Amino acid sequence: MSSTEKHIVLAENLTVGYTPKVVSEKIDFQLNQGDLCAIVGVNGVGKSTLLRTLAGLQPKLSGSIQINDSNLESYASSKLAKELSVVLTEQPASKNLTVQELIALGRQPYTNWIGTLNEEDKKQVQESLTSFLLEDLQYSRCHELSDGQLQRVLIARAMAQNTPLILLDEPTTHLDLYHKVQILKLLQELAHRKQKTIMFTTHEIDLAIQLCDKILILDGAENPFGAPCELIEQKHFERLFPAEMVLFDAKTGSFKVNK
Ligand SMILES: Nc1ncnc2c1ncn2[C@@H]1O[C@H](COP(=O)(O)OP(=O)(O)OP(=O)(O)O)[C@@H](O)[C@H]1O
Repeated sequence: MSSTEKHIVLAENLTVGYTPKVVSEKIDFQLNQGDLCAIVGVNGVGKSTLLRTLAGLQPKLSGSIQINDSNLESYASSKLAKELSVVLTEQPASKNLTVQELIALGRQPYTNWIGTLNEEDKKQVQESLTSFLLEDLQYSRCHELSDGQLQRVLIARAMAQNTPLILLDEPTTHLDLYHKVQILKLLQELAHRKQKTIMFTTHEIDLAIQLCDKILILDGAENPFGAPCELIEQKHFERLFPAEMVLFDAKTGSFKVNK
């Protein structure tokens, strides 16, 4: 690790699941400040279970998770809300709020009990609106938005929470290719420009290869982790799907149907 890199998440020999059912085990990875990382793998392999475990929403079965050099379990929930923000697939209950109001909820860990926004809170909300191209929509109600717009609002709320780590479960589902790329490029910008560490689950492996700094492949065995080019060289993507159906083309970093 170079002196400029600060590690934000460290998972060692981690097992996740639902007691007593082990969903995925032998998970090891480390993410540094400013890393954009995708968790990929076939349906049901445990991507969302891992993400929820990293977010402290469900207990790990064994192994260790460190966030900013402290064990995840040692954080009180109020302190954890300043370390990590989470964007889940469930739709928010508060869709009657305006875009600006929903994003302002991201400031809750910092506001007083009635939620009064100070100058810093307002600045963070404004920056999030601008970064996620939402200024024109700020007074629209969330139920009036398209899936792509709503996804940008939910990520902007996580950005307003201003945590070193952002975790997202399938942020690009239900979006067309243009809007998938738009979301992933906005996440990449947030990671690289604002030095946030971002980890998300996805089925968009081709896009993750192009845009992410790191990928964790949950394959139910070795769970390889590394830079996309290293994983390609080590032929890990070839083994992800049965070759009689889907082939990986290492030259283009994309999957093809085996006709
Ligand atoms: N609340 C739960 N209780 C018990 N088992 C669960 C629960 N939620 C999920 N599972 C099981 O855990 C396994 C992993 O599910 P998970 O949703 O983490 O996989 P995934 O890789 O995210 O899948 P997908 O790509 O389909 O979204 C599945 O076998 C699923 O049935």
